[in-house]
Amino acid sequence: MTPYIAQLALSHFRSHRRTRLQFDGRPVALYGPNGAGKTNLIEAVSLLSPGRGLRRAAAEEIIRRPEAIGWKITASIEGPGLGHEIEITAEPGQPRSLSLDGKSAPQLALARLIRIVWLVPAQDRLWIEGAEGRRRFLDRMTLSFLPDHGEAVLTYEKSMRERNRLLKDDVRDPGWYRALEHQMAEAGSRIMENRAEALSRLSAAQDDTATAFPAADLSLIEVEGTPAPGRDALTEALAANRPRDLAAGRTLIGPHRSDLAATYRAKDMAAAQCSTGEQKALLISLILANARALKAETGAAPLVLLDEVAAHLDAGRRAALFDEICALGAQAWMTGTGPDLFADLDDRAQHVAVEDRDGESVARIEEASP
Ligand SMILES: Nc1ncnc2c1ncn2[C@@H]1O[C@H](COP(=O)(O)OP(=O)(O)OP(=O)(O)O)[C@@H](O)[C@H]1O
Repeated sequence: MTPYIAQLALSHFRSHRRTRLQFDGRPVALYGPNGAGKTNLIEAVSLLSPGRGLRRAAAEEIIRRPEAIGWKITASIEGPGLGHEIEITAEPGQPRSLSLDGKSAPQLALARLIRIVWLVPAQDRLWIEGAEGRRRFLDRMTLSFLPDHGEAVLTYEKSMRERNRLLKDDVRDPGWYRALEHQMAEAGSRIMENRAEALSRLSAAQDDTATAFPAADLSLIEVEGTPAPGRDALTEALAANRPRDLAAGRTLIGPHRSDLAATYRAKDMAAAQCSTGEQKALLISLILANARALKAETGAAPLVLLDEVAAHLDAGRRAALFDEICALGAQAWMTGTGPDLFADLDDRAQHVAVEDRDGESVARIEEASP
């Protein structure tokens, strides 16, 4: 069975002053009116993986206003032969701190412990907006396959920030650049290889027979001047590109500029040209392929967070999504405004009613499907 969140407690986390819930590994259907605190709850779950979570919020934003001075998430993770306690706390002006089984641990430790992928309404325009969102989407999926990807991305970004500072200051002495470019090339090559590996796993897990969520052909696009992955080739390319970079005041080539292209396979049509519904179906298709590939590889599906996804699907696609999630055995966390959206799931899921009571979110697990 897939590792799942058996207990989740939030303290002074946005609208949740004190929420404590217990789960048994089935999918979790969260329903309640707008503003009740459903997304806040799954945002807390998303913070159980490295990074800034599904809203990319700063730790301070999350602190419950107006009275709290910090927030805390505690979660117990259970699975076959597995039991972990995670505690994440944040206070203003302090980096978020993580404790794993009672001991302080780096954020990246979470990537090895629990795999999480998500889809949120902010991604609805993913195929038509800038490359940054698509890179982030791909990096999250890559991280789920290859937990070390997070470290490569952090190392690359740190070195690039330093290199950009030199470029901005118009430093021309090559001696200042060599070590940084070497680090960037090493981490950058790993990033490119990891992404390519993730794409090949995703492609292999696409389901050509699925009609509800169509298969997509995926490819990575690099900006001109970025060589194929390889530490030496990237080191050389960065050095050769220095004059252009100096003129621009930033690094113009490398995997921080990669883009993800997707084509709706059956129609041979670029994702950006598909209808709004088809674009969403492609995203869901990729998330499901991600979960299927992980399950095939590790025996365990990731946690799947789907914010306001069910409401935007017709009844047939909704049923197909639920069937797929249940077949995967994934603890999927889904939000929607009414219980009827999740009625099909019946006792295949745990149903949680979330409401606002005097400015405070209250969440309650329903014994039976409402
Ligand atoms: N730091 C904070 N302190 C207190 N309340 C907050 C904080 N941040 C957000 N909120 C409140 O949380 C509520 C939004 O919660 P959330 O986004 O989880 O709603 P939701 O149930 O997902 O609603 P919808 O169906 O509209 O998406 C809002 O009322 C907002 O004011």
